[in-house]
Amino acid sequence: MSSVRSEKKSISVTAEGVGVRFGEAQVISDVSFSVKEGEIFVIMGPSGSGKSVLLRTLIGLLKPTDGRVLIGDMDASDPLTHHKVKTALVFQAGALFNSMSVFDNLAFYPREHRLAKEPEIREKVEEALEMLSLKEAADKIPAELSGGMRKRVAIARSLVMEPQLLLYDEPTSELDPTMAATISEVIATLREELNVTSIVVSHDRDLAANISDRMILLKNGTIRATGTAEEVMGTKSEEIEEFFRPEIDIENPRFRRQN
Ligand SMILES: Nc1ncnc2c1ncn2[C@@H]1O[C@H](COP(=O)(O)OP(=O)(O)OP(=O)(O)O)[C@@H](O)[C@H]1O
Repeated sequence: MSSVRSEKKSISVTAEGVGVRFGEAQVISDVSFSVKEGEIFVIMGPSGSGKSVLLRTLIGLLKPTDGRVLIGDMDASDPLTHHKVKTALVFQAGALFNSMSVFDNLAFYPREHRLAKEPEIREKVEEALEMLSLKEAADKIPAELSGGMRKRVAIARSLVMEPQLLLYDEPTSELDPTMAATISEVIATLREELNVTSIVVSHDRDLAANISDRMILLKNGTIRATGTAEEVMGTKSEEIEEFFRPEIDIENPRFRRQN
């Protein structure tokens, strides 16, 4: 096991005509894009638009029914790819063990999989804690921490895997605006320091505007806009304007309308 900061080659991700169907339900249709090495790529879209399904397809947990996903030049759904490329997914809820200290949460995976000897694991965990300013939290259990700190612990735990590709599922959900901004800063800093390719599924407009290199907007499983955040958010289209700046109409509320 090397250092968390060691020079690693980051990797590109390419979706080529990706479609995902569950039975009769076509959830993703003809999605194509490429994420360059070391880029921050944001996937936005309303609830139910297929963001989580797309994320699971990108990381190879789901095999597309049409098209393909390449990580570098390897097929994402080929199990061999995941032996060659280190990918990590930061889950929405963090999925931390509350019975263990923060330190042991970070050390859990490399210990379980005997990836290194204990002193080496401890060194790497300490390095990840330091990168995310979590040293004081090392002996606490996750339940003692704020939501923002728990998200940072979940990210730190992914860093221990030395990922070349880091995927975040709603990293700023359920956080107040300041904590959400902190997490955006963490994602941008890690990209700067580790050059890790980062794909972020998010509803957070500020995150996309401030840290993405490029983004897509999904709706009903298809890409409705693609480009820089400025380009996407400035797209002249009723549905895109409605997504980014929904008007609150108490005379004619949405929940009483058809959609
Ligand atoms: N395993 C599955 N089998 C059948 N349908 C599924 C499955 N997983 C997801 N879906 C459907 O796919 C659609 C997209 O779901 P997905 O969770 O990707 O949306 P999302 O954009 O991530 O939503 P949210 O922002 O609310 O998390 C939904 O209609 C969902 O019901």
